[in-house]
Amino acid sequence: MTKPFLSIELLTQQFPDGAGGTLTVFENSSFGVEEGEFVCILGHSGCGKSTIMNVLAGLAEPTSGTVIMDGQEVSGPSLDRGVVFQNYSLLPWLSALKNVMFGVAARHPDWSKPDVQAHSEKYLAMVGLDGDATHRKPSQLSGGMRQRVSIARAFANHPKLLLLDEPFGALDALTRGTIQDELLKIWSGTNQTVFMITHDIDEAILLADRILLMTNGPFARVAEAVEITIPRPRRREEIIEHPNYYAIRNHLVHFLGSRSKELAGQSGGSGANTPETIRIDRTENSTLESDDDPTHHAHLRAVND
Ligand SMILES: Nc1ncnc2c1ncn2[C@@H]1O[C@H](COP(=O)(O)OP(=O)(O)OP(=O)(O)O)[C@@H](O)[C@H]1O
Repeated sequence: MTKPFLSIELLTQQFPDGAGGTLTVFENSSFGVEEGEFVCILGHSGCGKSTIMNVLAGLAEPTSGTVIMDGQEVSGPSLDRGVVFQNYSLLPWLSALKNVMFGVAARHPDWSKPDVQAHSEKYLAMVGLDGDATHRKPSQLSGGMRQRVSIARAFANHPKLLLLDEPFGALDALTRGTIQDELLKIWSGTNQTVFMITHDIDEAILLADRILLMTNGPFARVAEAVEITIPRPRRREEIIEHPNYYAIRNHLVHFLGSRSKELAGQSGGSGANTPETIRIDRTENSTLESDDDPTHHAHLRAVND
Protein backbone atom coordinates (compact mmCIF):
# COMPACT_ATOMS: atom_id res chain seq x y z
CA MET A 1 0.00 0.00 0.00
CA THR A 2 1.41 3.41 -0.89
CA LYS A 3 1.80 5.88 1.92
CA PRO A 4 -0.30 9.05 2.01
CA PHE A 5 1.46 12.35 1.30
CA LEU A 6 1.67 13.02 5.04
CA SER A 7 2.01 9.95 7.19
CA ILE A 8 1.94 10.15 10.98
CA GLU A 9 3.21 6.88 12.34
CA LEU A 10 2.97 5.65 15.92
CA LEU A 11 3.44 9.12 17.32
CA THR A 12 3.82 9.31 21.10
CA GLN A 13 4.39 12.48 23.08
CA GLN A 14 5.16 12.53 26.76
CA PHE A 15 6.09 15.46 28.98
CA PRO A 16 7.15 15.66 32.62
CA ASP A 17 3.89 16.24 34.53
CA GLY A 18 5.47 18.68 36.99
CA ALA A 19 4.96 16.28 39.92
CA GLY A 20 7.81 13.91 39.17
CA GLY A 21 5.72 11.72 36.85
CA THR A 22 5.03 11.56 33.14
CA LEU A 23 2.14 13.01 31.17
CA THR A 24 1.34 10.97 28.05
CA VAL A 25 -0.41 13.45 25.77
CA PHE A 26 -1.03 10.90 23.00
CA GLU A 27 0.28 7.43 22.30
CA ASN A 28 0.93 5.55 19.06
CA SER A 29 -1.26 7.96 17.13
CA SER A 30 -1.26 7.09 13.43
CA PHE A 31 -3.09 8.77 10.58
CA GLY A 32 -2.52 10.03 7.08
CA VAL A 33 -3.35 13.08 5.01
CA GLU A 34 -3.54 12.89 1.22
CA GLU A 35 -1.84 15.38 -1.07
CA GLY A 36 -4.08 18.38 -1.73
CA GLU A 37 -6.41 17.43 1.10
CA PHE A 38 -7.83 19.97 3.55
CA VAL A 39 -8.02 18.46 7.01
CA CYS A 40 -9.28 20.13 10.18
CA ILE A 41 -8.68 18.75 13.65
CA LEU A 42 -11.18 19.28 16.45
CA GLY A 43 -10.75 18.39 20.10
CA HIS A 44 -11.07 19.87 23.54
CA SER A 45 -8.52 22.27 24.97
CA GLY A 46 -5.39 20.48 26.15
CA CYS A 47 -5.88 17.24 24.20
CA GLY A 48 -2.69 17.78 22.21
CA LYS A 49 -3.63 19.46 18.93
CA SER A 50 -0.86 22.08 19.09
CA THR A 51 1.61 19.42 20.17
CA ILE A 52 0.82 17.40 17.02
CA MET A 53 1.07 20.59 14.94
CA ASN A 54 4.51 21.40 16.38
CA VAL A 55 5.74 17.92 15.51
CA LEU A 56 4.33 18.19 11.96
CA ALA A 57 6.04 21.58 11.59
CA GLY A 58 9.34 20.05 12.72
CA LEU A 59 9.47 22.48 15.65
CA ALA A 60 9.28 19.73 18.29
CA GLU A 61 10.55 16.18 18.47
CA PRO A 62 8.06 13.50 19.49
CA THR A 63 8.98 11.08 22.26
CA SER A 64 8.68 8.33 19.66
CA GLY A 65 7.21 7.77 16.23
CA THR A 66 7.77 9.48 12.90
CA VAL A 67 6.21 11.90 10.48
CA ILE A 68 6.89 11.32 6.79
CA MET A 69 6.02 14.04 4.30
CA ASP A 70 6.37 13.40 0.58
CA GLY A 71 8.60 10.39 1.28
CA GLN A 72 10.93 12.23 3.65
CA GLU A 73 11.06 12.12 7.41
CA VAL A 74 10.23 15.47 9.02
CA SER A 75 13.06 16.68 11.20
CA GLY A 76 13.45 20.40 11.79
CA PRO A 77 11.55 23.24 10.13
CA SER A 78 11.46 23.62 6.34
CA LEU A 79 10.14 26.10 3.79
CA ASP A 80 8.01 23.23 2.48
CA ARG A 81 5.87 23.59 5.59
CA GLY A 82 4.26 26.97 6.30
CA VAL A 83 2.95 27.59 9.77
CA VAL A 84 0.40 30.13 11.00
CA PHE A 85 0.08 30.24 14.78
CA GLN A 86 -2.62 31.68 17.00
CA ASN A 87 -0.18 34.29 18.25
CA TYR A 88 1.07 35.57 14.91
CA SER A 89 4.92 35.49 15.36
CA LEU A 90 5.90 38.25 12.98
CA LEU A 91 9.33 39.85 13.04
CA PRO A 92 8.61 43.04 15.08
CA TRP A 93 11.30 45.20 13.47
CA LEU A 94 10.03 44.69 9.92
CA SER A 95 6.99 46.22 8.22
CA ALA A 96 4.07 43.97 7.22
CA LEU A 97 5.32 43.96 3.62
CA LYS A 98 8.90 43.18 4.62
CA ASN A 99 7.69 40.35 6.86
CA VAL A 100 6.10 38.72 3.82
CA MET A 101 9.02 39.59 1.50
CA PHE A 102 11.50 38.01 3.93
CA GLY A 103 9.98 34.56 3.44
CA VAL A 104 9.41 34.95 -0.30
CA ALA A 105 13.03 36.02 -0.86
CA ALA A 106 14.25 33.00 1.13
CA ARG A 107 12.04 30.71 -0.94
CA HIS A 108 13.03 32.27 -4.28
CA PRO A 109 16.62 33.49 -4.00
CA ASP A 110 16.74 33.96 -7.79
CA TRP A 111 13.84 36.47 -7.89
CA SER A 112 14.54 40.20 -8.27
CA LYS A 113 13.49 42.52 -5.42
CA PRO A 114 10.61 44.05 -7.44
CA ASP A 115 9.32 40.53 -8.20
CA VAL A 116 9.51 39.55 -4.54
CA GLN A 117 7.71 42.77 -3.60
CA ALA A 118 4.96 42.38 -6.23
CA HIS A 119 4.34 38.77 -5.19
CA SER A 120 4.21 39.76 -1.50
CA GLU A 121 1.85 42.67 -2.19
CA LYS A 122 -0.45 40.36 -4.12
CA TYR A 123 -0.82 38.03 -1.12
CA LEU A 124 -1.27 40.93 1.31
CA ALA A 125 -4.02 42.30 -0.94
CA MET A 126 -5.68 38.87 -0.92
CA VAL A 127 -6.11 39.13 2.84
CA GLY A 128 -7.34 42.73 2.51
CA LEU A 129 -4.15 44.62 3.30
CA ASP A 130 -2.79 47.26 0.97
CA GLY A 131 -1.48 50.82 0.91
CA ASP A 132 -0.22 52.36 4.15
CA ALA A 133 -1.03 49.36 6.29
CA THR A 134 1.59 47.24 4.54
CA HIS A 135 4.33 49.69 5.59
CA ARG A 136 3.45 49.58 9.28
CA LYS A 137 5.31 47.46 11.80
CA PRO A 138 3.41 44.73 13.66
CA SER A 139 3.12 46.90 16.82
CA GLN A 140 1.29 49.54 14.73
CA LEU A 141 -1.30 47.03 13.43
CA SER A 142 -4.40 45.61 15.13
CA GLY A 143 -4.40 41.97 16.28
CA GLY A 144 -6.57 40.95 13.34
CA MET A 145 -4.32 42.76 10.87
CA ARG A 146 -1.24 41.06 12.32
CA GLN A 147 -2.97 37.72 11.91
CA ARG A 148 -3.73 38.56 8.28
CA VAL A 149 -0.05 39.36 7.67
CA SER A 150 0.89 35.94 9.12
CA ILE A 151 -1.60 34.26 6.81
CA ALA A 152 -0.32 36.18 3.76
CA ARG A 153 3.26 35.30 4.70
CA ALA A 154 2.47 31.59 4.90
CA PHE A 155 0.44 31.48 1.67
CA ALA A 156 2.91 33.57 -0.33
CA ASN A 157 5.53 30.88 0.12
CA HIS A 158 3.41 28.15 -1.50
CA PRO A 159 4.50 25.53 1.00
CA LYS A 160 3.55 21.95 0.17
CA LEU A 161 1.91 21.75 3.58
CA LEU A 162 0.14 24.59 5.34
CA LEU A 163 -0.17 24.14 9.09
CA LEU A 164 -2.73 26.49 10.59
CA ASP A 165 -3.20 26.68 14.36
CA GLU A 166 -6.50 28.53 14.88
CA PRO A 167 -5.52 31.09 12.28
CA PHE A 168 -8.78 33.04 12.42
CA GLY A 169 -9.18 33.11 16.20
CA ALA A 170 -8.37 36.82 16.55
CA LEU A 171 -10.53 37.98 13.65
CA ASP A 172 -13.99 39.52 13.77
CA ALA A 173 -16.76 37.50 12.10
CA LEU A 174 -16.78 39.54 8.90
CA THR A 175 -13.03 39.43 8.32
CA ARG A 176 -13.03 35.79 9.30
CA GLY A 177 -15.57 35.00 6.59
CA THR A 178 -13.61 36.95 3.95
CA ILE A 179 -10.34 35.25 4.83
CA GLN A 180 -11.94 31.80 4.94
CA ASP A 181 -13.15 32.46 1.39
CA GLU A 182 -9.67 33.63 0.34
CA LEU A 183 -8.12 30.56 1.92
CA LEU A 184 -10.49 28.29 -0.02
CA LYS A 185 -9.75 30.19 -3.23
CA ILE A 186 -5.98 29.90 -2.80
CA TRP A 187 -6.21 26.26 -1.72
CA SER A 188 -8.45 25.22 -4.62
CA GLY A 189 -6.10 26.88 -7.10
CA THR A 190 -3.02 25.05 -5.80
CA ASN A 191 -2.25 21.53 -4.80
CA GLN A 192 -1.43 22.54 -1.25
CA THR A 193 -2.24 20.26 1.63
CA VAL A 194 -3.77 21.99 4.65
CA PHE A 195 -3.83 20.79 8.24
CA MET A 196 -5.76 23.19 10.45
CA ILE A 197 -6.68 23.35 14.12
CA THR A 198 -9.95 25.07 14.88
CA HIS A 199 -12.48 25.16 17.70
CA ASP A 200 -15.24 26.22 15.34
CA ILE A 201 -17.37 23.30 14.08
CA ASP A 202 -19.06 25.34 11.34
CA GLU A 203 -15.73 26.62 10.07
CA ALA A 204 -14.43 23.05 9.93
CA ILE A 205 -17.47 21.84 7.96
CA LEU A 206 -17.15 24.76 5.53
CA LEU A 207 -13.46 24.23 4.88
CA ALA A 208 -12.49 20.59 5.35
CA ASP A 209 -12.49 17.45 3.24
CA ARG A 210 -12.17 15.50 6.48
CA ILE A 211 -12.41 16.42 10.13
CA LEU A 212 -10.22 14.53 12.59
CA LEU A 213 -11.80 14.18 16.01
CA MET A 214 -9.56 13.85 19.05
CA THR A 215 -10.55 12.33 22.38
CA ASN A 216 -9.72 14.14 25.59
CA GLY A 217 -6.28 13.66 27.06
CA PRO A 218 -4.20 12.25 28.56
CA PHE A 219 -3.72 9.32 26.19
CA ALA A 220 -5.66 11.30 23.60
CA ARG A 221 -6.03 9.87 20.14
CA VAL A 222 -7.54 10.76 16.80
CA ALA A 223 -10.57 8.51 17.16
CA GLU A 224 -12.52 9.41 14.03
CA ALA A 225 -12.00 10.91 10.60
CA VAL A 226 -15.32 12.36 9.46
CA GLU A 227 -15.70 12.90 5.72
CA ILE A 228 -17.46 16.11 4.76
CA THR A 229 -19.87 14.85 2.16
CA ILE A 230 -20.92 18.28 0.92
CA PRO A 231 -19.78 19.15 -2.60
CA ARG A 232 -17.53 22.10 -3.38
CA PRO A 233 -17.57 24.96 -4.01
CA ARG A 234 -19.28 25.51 -0.67
CA ARG A 235 -20.89 28.78 0.29
CA ARG A 236 -21.62 29.37 3.94
CA GLU A 237 -25.15 30.63 3.22
CA GLU A 238 -25.96 27.52 1.19
CA ILE A 239 -24.29 24.59 2.92
CA ILE A 240 -26.73 24.69 5.83
CA GLU A 241 -29.44 23.72 3.32
CA HIS A 242 -27.56 20.59 2.29
CA PRO A 243 -29.17 17.39 3.62
CA ASN A 244 -25.86 16.23 5.12
CA TYR A 245 -25.07 19.45 6.97
CA TYR A 246 -26.95 18.96 10.23
CA ALA A 247 -26.35 15.21 10.25
CA ILE A 248 -22.58 15.85 10.15
CA ARG A 249 -22.82 18.77 12.55
CA ASN A 250 -24.82 16.76 15.07
CA HIS A 251 -22.32 13.94 14.86
CA LEU A 252 -19.45 16.34 15.61
CA VAL A 253 -21.33 18.02 18.46
CA HIS A 254 -22.18 14.63 19.97
CA PHE A 255 -18.55 13.49 19.74
CA LEU A 256 -17.22 16.64 21.37
CA GLY A 257 -20.03 16.75 23.92
CA SER A 258 -19.84 13.20 25.20
CA ARG A 259 -17.88 10.61 23.22
CA SER A 260 -14.59 12.53 23.50
CA LYS A 261 -14.91 12.05 27.28
CA GLU A 262 -16.17 8.46 27.16
CA LEU A 263 -13.25 7.41 24.96
CA ALA A 264 -10.70 9.45 26.92
CA GLY A 265 -7.74 7.94 28.67
CA GLN A 266 -8.02 4.57 26.96
CA SER A 267 -4.52 3.50 26.11
CA GLY A 268 -4.53 1.56 22.88
CA GLY A 269 -1.59 -0.60 23.99
CA SER A 270 1.34 -1.08 21.65
CA GLY A 271 -0.68 -1.14 18.39
CA ALA A 272 -1.28 1.82 16.11
CA ASN A 273 -4.23 4.00 17.08
CA THR A 274 -5.77 4.77 13.71
CA PRO A 275 -9.01 6.70 13.33
CA GLU A 276 -12.24 5.12 12.17
CA THR A 277 -13.54 6.68 8.95
CA ILE A 278 -17.06 8.04 9.30
CA ARG A 279 -19.08 8.82 6.21
CA ILE A 280 -22.48 10.37 6.69
CA ASP A 281 -24.48 10.76 3.52
CA ARG A 282 -28.19 11.42 3.60
CA THR A 283 -28.28 11.97 -0.15
CA GLU A 284 -27.13 8.45 -1.00
CA ASN A 285 -30.11 6.52 0.21
CA SER A 286 -33.48 8.20 0.24
CA THR A 287 -35.02 5.30 2.20
CA LEU A 288 -33.21 6.47 5.34
CA GLU A 289 -35.52 7.99 7.88
CA SER A 290 -35.13 11.65 8.46
CA ASP A 291 -33.65 11.37 11.93
CA ASP A 292 -30.75 13.53 12.92
CA ASP A 293 -30.12 11.85 16.24
CA PRO A 294 -26.38 11.25 16.07
CA THR A 295 -26.62 8.37 18.55
CA HIS A 296 -28.46 6.34 15.91
CA HIS A 297 -25.34 4.94 14.37
CA ALA A 298 -27.33 2.54 12.23
CA HIS A 299 -27.70 5.55 9.92
CA LEU A 300 -23.99 6.01 9.57
CA ARG A 301 -21.91 4.06 7.18
CA ALA A 302 -18.64 3.64 9.04
CA VAL A 303 -15.79 2.08 7.13
CA ASN A 304 -12.56 1.22 8.83
CA ASP A 305 -9.36 2.35 7.16
N1 LIG B 1 6.45 21.67 26.73
C1 LIG B 1 5.51 21.09 27.51
N2 LIG B 1 5.83 20.60 28.74
C2 LIG B 1 4.90 20.01 29.52
N3 LIG B 1 3.61 19.82 29.16
C3 LIG B 1 3.24 20.30 27.95
C4 LIG B 1 4.15 20.96 27.06
N4 LIG B 1 3.49 21.31 25.93
C5 LIG B 1 2.21 20.90 26.10
N5 LIG B 1 2.07 20.29 27.31
C6 LIG B 1 0.83 19.68 27.82
O1 LIG B 1 0.37 18.80 26.80
C7 LIG B 1 -1.04 18.82 26.74
C8 LIG B 1 -1.48 19.15 25.32
O2 LIG B 1 -1.20 20.53 25.05
P1 LIG B 1 -1.56 21.22 23.64
O3 LIG B 1 -1.13 22.64 23.71
O4 LIG B 1 -1.02 20.40 22.54
O5 LIG B 1 -3.15 21.12 23.63
P2 LIG B 1 -4.21 21.73 22.60
O6 LIG B 1 -5.14 20.63 22.26
O7 LIG B 1 -3.51 22.40 21.48
O8 LIG B 1 -4.94 22.82 23.50
P3 LIG B 1 -5.66 24.23 23.10
O9 LIG B 1 -6.86 23.84 22.29
O10 LIG B 1 -6.02 24.78 24.44
O11 LIG B 1 -4.66 25.08 22.37
C9 LIG B 1 -1.52 19.80 27.80
O12 LIG B 1 -1.84 19.05 28.97
C10 LIG B 1 -0.30 20.66 28.03
O13 LIG B 1 -0.29 21.14 29.36
